[in-house]
Amino acid sequence: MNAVGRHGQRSGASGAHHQRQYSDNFLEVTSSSSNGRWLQSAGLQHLQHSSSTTSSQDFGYYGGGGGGGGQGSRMYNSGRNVGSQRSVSGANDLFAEPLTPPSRQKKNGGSSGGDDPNGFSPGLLDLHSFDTELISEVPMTGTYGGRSLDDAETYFGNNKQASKARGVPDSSVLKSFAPEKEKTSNVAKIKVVVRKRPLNKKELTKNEEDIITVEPHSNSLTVHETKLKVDLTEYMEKHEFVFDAVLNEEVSNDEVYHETVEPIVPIIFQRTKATCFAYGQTGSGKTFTMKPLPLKASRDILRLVNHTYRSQGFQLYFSFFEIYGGKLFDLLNDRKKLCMREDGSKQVCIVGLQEYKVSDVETIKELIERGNATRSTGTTGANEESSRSHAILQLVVKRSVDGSGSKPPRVVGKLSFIDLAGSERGADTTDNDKQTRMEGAEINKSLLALKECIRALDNDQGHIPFRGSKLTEVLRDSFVGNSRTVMISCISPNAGSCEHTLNTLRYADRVKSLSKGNKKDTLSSSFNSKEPTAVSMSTTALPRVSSYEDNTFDSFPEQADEDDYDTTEEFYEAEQPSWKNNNTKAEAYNFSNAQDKNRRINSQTKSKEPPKSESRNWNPDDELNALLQEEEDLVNAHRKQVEDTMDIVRVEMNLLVEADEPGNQLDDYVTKLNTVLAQKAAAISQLQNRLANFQRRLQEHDVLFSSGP
Ligand SMILES: Nc1ncnc2c1ncn2[C@@H]1O[C@H](COP(=O)(O)OP(=O)(O)OP(=O)(O)O)[C@@H](O)[C@H]1O
Repeated sequence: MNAVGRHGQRSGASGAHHQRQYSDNFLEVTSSSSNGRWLQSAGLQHLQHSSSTTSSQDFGYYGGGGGGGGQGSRMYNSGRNVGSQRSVSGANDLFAEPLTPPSRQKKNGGSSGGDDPNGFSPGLLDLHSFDTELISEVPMTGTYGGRSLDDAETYFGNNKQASKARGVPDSSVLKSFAPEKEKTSNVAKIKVVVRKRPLNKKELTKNEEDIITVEPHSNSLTVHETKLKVDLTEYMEKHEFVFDAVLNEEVSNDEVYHETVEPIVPIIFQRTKATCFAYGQTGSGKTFTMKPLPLKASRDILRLVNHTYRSQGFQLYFSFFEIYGGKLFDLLNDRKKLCMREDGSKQVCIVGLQEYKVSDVETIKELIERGNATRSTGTTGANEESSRSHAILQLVVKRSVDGSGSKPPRVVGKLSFIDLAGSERGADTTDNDKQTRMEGAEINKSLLALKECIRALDNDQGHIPFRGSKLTEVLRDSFVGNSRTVMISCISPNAGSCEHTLNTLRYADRVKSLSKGNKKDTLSSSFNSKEPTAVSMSTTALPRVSSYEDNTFDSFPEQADEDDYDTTEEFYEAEQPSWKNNNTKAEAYNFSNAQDKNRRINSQTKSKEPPKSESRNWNPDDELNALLQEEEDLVNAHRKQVEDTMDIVRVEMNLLVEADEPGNQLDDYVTKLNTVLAQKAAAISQLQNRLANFQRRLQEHDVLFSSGP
């Protein structure tokens, strides 16, 4: 199977983002009126003093190497195209210099926005009380009219063309000029995109195979995993996945932007908080993918501020911080340690975070470079400059309510970009280095928690388990209300990364397929759950297909595997409210492939079910099948619970051991674990009751069946 690239599409897209400069080049550190309120409530009044502006130091070229395109790829079974391959190491060596502290310190003023009459103070990002106080929806003045529209069309015209060429629907910025409701509803609440990077120099030198084939037109990809039978003959197992978009190694960063963030930009002005994050193993291209996005988004946001919404009081604010080892550091203020505080009403604020008011792209570029240069990086086997932290860059659109600047502007919407630490670090807890193990445990915890938050978000669950990690706590306000999430899963193409790649794809699949909003999209779930299929390496042998055949899924499209999963979850939700409500961590640690297995089991069962139309006539087999199904659901749910518990215990224990926490924290952990165990015991006893019930019904069924006609 050959990958189908997005050939000939890059030029259009890449021309779409003309950089516009704005003359009013200024930058300002904000302080909102809520600062004082928050500082007081947090007992940190003393922090309300000086702040700094950015230095104008030139940090060199920004952009992470531009497009990922232009590289020939060696696809599985497609021969090698080494000649057209170029080095892929260009993007990461841009920010070798350590951060130079801001060259100028301002004690006062400089604020043109009048955000704080008292002058600068350390910015205080109140994520919940202040920031989430969204102003009323923005009236669309002059929509489609005059210069604004012309500008927009000129600006986005190329993208539109590129979209058409690629068969991508016009869902992006132009579409955003449609009426408001349409605008927000057209953008999926969760979008999962996969990006495959090209083989790098090292992999090419080692003659590694490219084991990923991409079919962008069907948004699918296949991982070809080589396995060994017991008799040591090789065979190929194929794992197929479908996502919202699948981008191969030839897709440029412009196209990635077009596919992911661009459609979200306009709805930021419509009281939306959006999050875009990259997930994947170390060296898979997360930073390469994420780095250019904020700048591109900023350009588009500023264009809307300065043109479409000209003179309507909108302002753009910028902040950049990282979460490392469960702690927060300001990347634009000498890695100053930040505190996250929660007030009595459980609202979160980041004390000391500097927020910069920005009005031109150059300044944003400089800030991004500064922040990136300050990030915690290290060397891993797969990446010489590996991100060891989660970096969070936030673009916040605010608006002066009265236009006079006398009142602090209020938040309209927010776009957060998260460059997550490499995902396999989470599994790397056997590493000898204590620091690495600490990182691993923390990363593991936050990735699990993030997934659960997204899932809860898309299911419109009242309860979002944001307390599962620092990352999700910080992003809490992005998970509530009118929110959008884009996940970009980055994968490495080489055979040596197969296991990590499969883990990434399963994580992505889980994020996507667990959502209730996707029930219509069941093809994706069921298709994904078809994996793996095994094919003998021998060309003469017939492919060995797994026991559940493709057409069994097609026969029952309305009965997605996911429905089963959700049902079992609801069952537990109903029977164990305390599990769901009182112990959010319990929700956060579903990090296993159990669901994949479960789905397959369920699928096999479903394939035995008769079509619904035939089931009107009573048939003892129907009842037996239903009972068996119920039994399987229970077992699956039980298995999931066990896996969850094991994950929690493992992660908590890792943290406990590594953190060497003082006794009170230890007690906390033990209490939590005891709670989990108690809930587990309750779950088991409920399960036993259900099983007893099942056995009774089975006996009744036997009696009925044996006495039947
Ligand atoms: N699509 C791509 N096209 C070209 N080069 C790429 C692509 N993706 C990644 N690379 C290159 O691969 C290397 C590793 O990428 P990157 O640093 O983005 O990985 P990462 O996933 O962020 O790793 P870590 O988690 O360790 O930080 C870099 O040299 C980068 O330039």
